[in-house]
Amino acid sequence: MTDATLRSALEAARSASGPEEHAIEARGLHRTYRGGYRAVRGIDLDVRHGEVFALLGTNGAGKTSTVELLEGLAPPGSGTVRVLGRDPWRERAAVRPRIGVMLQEGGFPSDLTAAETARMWAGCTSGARPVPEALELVGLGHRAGVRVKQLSGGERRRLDLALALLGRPEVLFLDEPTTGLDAEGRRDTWELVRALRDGGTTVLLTTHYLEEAESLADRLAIMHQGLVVTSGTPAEVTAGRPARIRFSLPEEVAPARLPLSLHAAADGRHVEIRTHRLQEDLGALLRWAAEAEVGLQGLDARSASLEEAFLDIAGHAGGGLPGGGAPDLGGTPAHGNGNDNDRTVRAR
Ligand SMILES: Nc1ncnc2c1ncn2[C@@H]1O[C@H](COP(=O)(O)OP(=O)(O)OP(=O)(O)O)[C@@H](O)[C@H]1O
Repeated sequence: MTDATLRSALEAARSASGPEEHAIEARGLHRTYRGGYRAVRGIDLDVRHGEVFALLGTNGAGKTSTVELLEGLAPPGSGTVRVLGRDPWRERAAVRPRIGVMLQEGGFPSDLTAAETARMWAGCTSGARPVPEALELVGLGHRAGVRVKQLSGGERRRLDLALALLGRPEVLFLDEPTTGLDAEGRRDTWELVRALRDGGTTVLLTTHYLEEAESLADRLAIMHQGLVVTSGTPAEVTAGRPARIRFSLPEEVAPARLPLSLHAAADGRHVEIRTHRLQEDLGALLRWAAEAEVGLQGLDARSASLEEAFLDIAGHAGGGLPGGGAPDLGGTPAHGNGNDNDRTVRAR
């Protein structure tokens, strides 16, 4: 058999084997907590090898409950999970050495130093990176000798990440990795995640920072009330959604004076226009403001973003936000309908 024949036979076998096609596959996942709360209500997910996949959602949407099933920390009530082709709950011994897990809360012994904590962890990890290398990767090299209880919240998150990286994982699970980090720490973590991805690591992360998902994720899914409401690349998820124009009117100018073409039905000084015709509507607004000699305070116009998509979904996908209260989202449908005339104006 030639090399080429062997390679194509291997590729055929690999693609026929299904589960190995994706680093993570979930089908029909359900999770119900004691007491009967259904946190995960039938989720399908595919995460490709070597991509960064972000799981987004409102508070209590079920992100952590889902990720714990993918990590093999709990069995699903029903449905199947495959990580690197194996069941992470039933075949834990085979899967665990190949994955890295950064939980939302680390819970380290507070009297150990960062280096001692990492050494303890490395002792349970086969083929672990050297501890100084892991600490250096997350920017904690200079804090190696500091006790955990003296680390800042952000530094503890970095230590969590260092531990997740110790085993050189093929698949890395990061549950809100940048919560509590300052802007610089967040950027550093993004750089690290990109570098890991470029090195072939598959990364699944949860985040509340839409900018983080927009900047990092190759693909993403947005969860709400235990379900995946939408998924795709950031561009696919934002496609067809309206752009947004925001400004405040001076007190003496009523919103009713706005041009009729902008459907100016809002009251209050703060106005938001959502439109599929950003250039035309912005032009009409600016012409009107110039002619009427009205200053538009805090004028801000932007194309559809993940934030728009997220807010639409959170507000329209079957009710309000658990524990949070639904934001006022105006009349835009959850999924953009591509209708150029679909515009709404509302007061903030
Ligand atoms: N051990 C538990 N017992 C009962 N209910 C739970 C338990 N853990 C989580 N829940 C509930 O399940 C729902 C989903 O929680 P989960 O932590 O998965 O959401 P999340 O999307 O990660 O939220 P957040 O963004 O706030 O971290 C919530 O309503 C939560 O209160």
